[in-house]
Amino acid sequence: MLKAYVALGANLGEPALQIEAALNRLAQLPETRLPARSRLYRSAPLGPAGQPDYCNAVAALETGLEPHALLDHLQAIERDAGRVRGERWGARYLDLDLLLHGDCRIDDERLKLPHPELANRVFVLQPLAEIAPALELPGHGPISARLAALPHWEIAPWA
Ligand SMILES: CC1(C)Nc2nc(N)[nH]c(=O)c2N=C1O
Repeated sequence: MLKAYVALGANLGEPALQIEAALNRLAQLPETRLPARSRLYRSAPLGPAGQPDYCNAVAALETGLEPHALLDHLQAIERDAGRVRGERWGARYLDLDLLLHGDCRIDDERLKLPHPELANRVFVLQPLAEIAPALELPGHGPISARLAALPHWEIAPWA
């Protein structure tokens, strides 16, 4: 089993319910356990203005699934939640991003690992730091130092 981290995001419909339902689906994936998940966070949307605040969380998985197989499952869960590939950076019912899969490095048309924006997004790093405070970000050192170095981005508990 390898450790993988998945970022969850939603800002349409009932975001918190969609995130909780997705966490339940992740915990039931084949060859997979979900030993930890963060609290839900509220943050202003990065990207086009005029869309609702996002609900974000991060889950830790222990999985025997290979990265692309895990990605297939994440995309199926997104589709079931009503994810339609609309405008780039538009509002969405559910976004599941594979952040890390062990020490795996991949760069193909479907999947980039580590996730290329992993070290740049407070709405990913804050929940990730909650469940993996000792994590070293590949190429960026300790997660706490990276969080301190990022420009301020409003983030708060969801409820
Ligand atoms: C549109 C874009 C980049 N902005 C986001 N902004 C926030 N706050 N949270 C997200 O999950 C998120 N996801 C995205 O894909």
